[in-house]
Amino acid sequence: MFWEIGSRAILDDVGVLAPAGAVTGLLGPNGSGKSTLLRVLAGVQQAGRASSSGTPTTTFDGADLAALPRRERARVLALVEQDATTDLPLSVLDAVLLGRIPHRSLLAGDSDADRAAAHAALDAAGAKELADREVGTLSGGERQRVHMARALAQQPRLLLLDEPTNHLDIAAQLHAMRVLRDLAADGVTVVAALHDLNLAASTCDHLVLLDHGRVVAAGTVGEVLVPDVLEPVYGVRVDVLRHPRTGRPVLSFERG
Ligand SMILES: Nc1ncnc2c1ncn2[C@@H]1O[C@H](COP(=O)(O)OP(=O)(O)OP(=O)(O)O)[C@@H](O)[C@H]1O
Repeated sequence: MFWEIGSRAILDDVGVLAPAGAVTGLLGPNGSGKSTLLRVLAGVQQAGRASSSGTPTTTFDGADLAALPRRERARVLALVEQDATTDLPLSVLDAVLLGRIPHRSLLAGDSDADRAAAHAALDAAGAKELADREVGTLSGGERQRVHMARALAQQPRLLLLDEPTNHLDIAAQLHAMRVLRDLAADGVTVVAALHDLNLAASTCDHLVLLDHGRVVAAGTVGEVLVPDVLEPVYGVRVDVLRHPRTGRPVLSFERG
């Protein structure tokens, strides 16, 4: 995938393979292109265009996502954006019910099944008690849970998330990552941009590391989260320990 804003290449020949039924972590320093990639994949990137070097190809289950009508695409994929805000005076339940729109006929209102799906999504996202609140009055972490609930209510087969643990306390972070793992176990393809490399180490099956709009590494946690790969990209010193129970890497960082 190639994407440019003005004359600058933001994504330069980025190819990402996200295995079905797995959690893929999208890593990279600030400005490396993670949000742009997710937004181009979701078909919502406004700034910039596919550069003349090539058109973005976003194939999912054999279908070209970019070619799908918007409504049909929304039945396949959901995007949880970073710090998404709304000025609309919406209740949390109504905000989550927006996720049901792609699944019902255009003129129909919310059905009992839609309401049940929205409540189940709120429950799964740890936001059950927020259902009657107004979205604009929520804290950052509460709002993040509601965005997750809206995406869950959409029941996508491809779930894209930009920093889904932003604003969340540690228990809520672990809960959110557990939700992603459960979705993957149900066959959903999950791609999450993450800054916390230890969260990626403990949760992801597959990692893609971006730097300056290019993929510099892709593979398993054991292949990507190693000093030789991370140190030149982040400019810090990395030590890799082993988690005593899971055997997964635990990373420690020092200024380079
Ligand atoms: N509308 C825009 N106009 C100009 N440059 C932009 C625009 N949107 C993004 N960029 C630039 O594109 C590059 C990639 O941005 P992007 O938001 O995709 O990075 P990111 O990896 O998600 O960063 P972060 O970790 O800081 O959220 C950055 O250098 C950014 O400044």
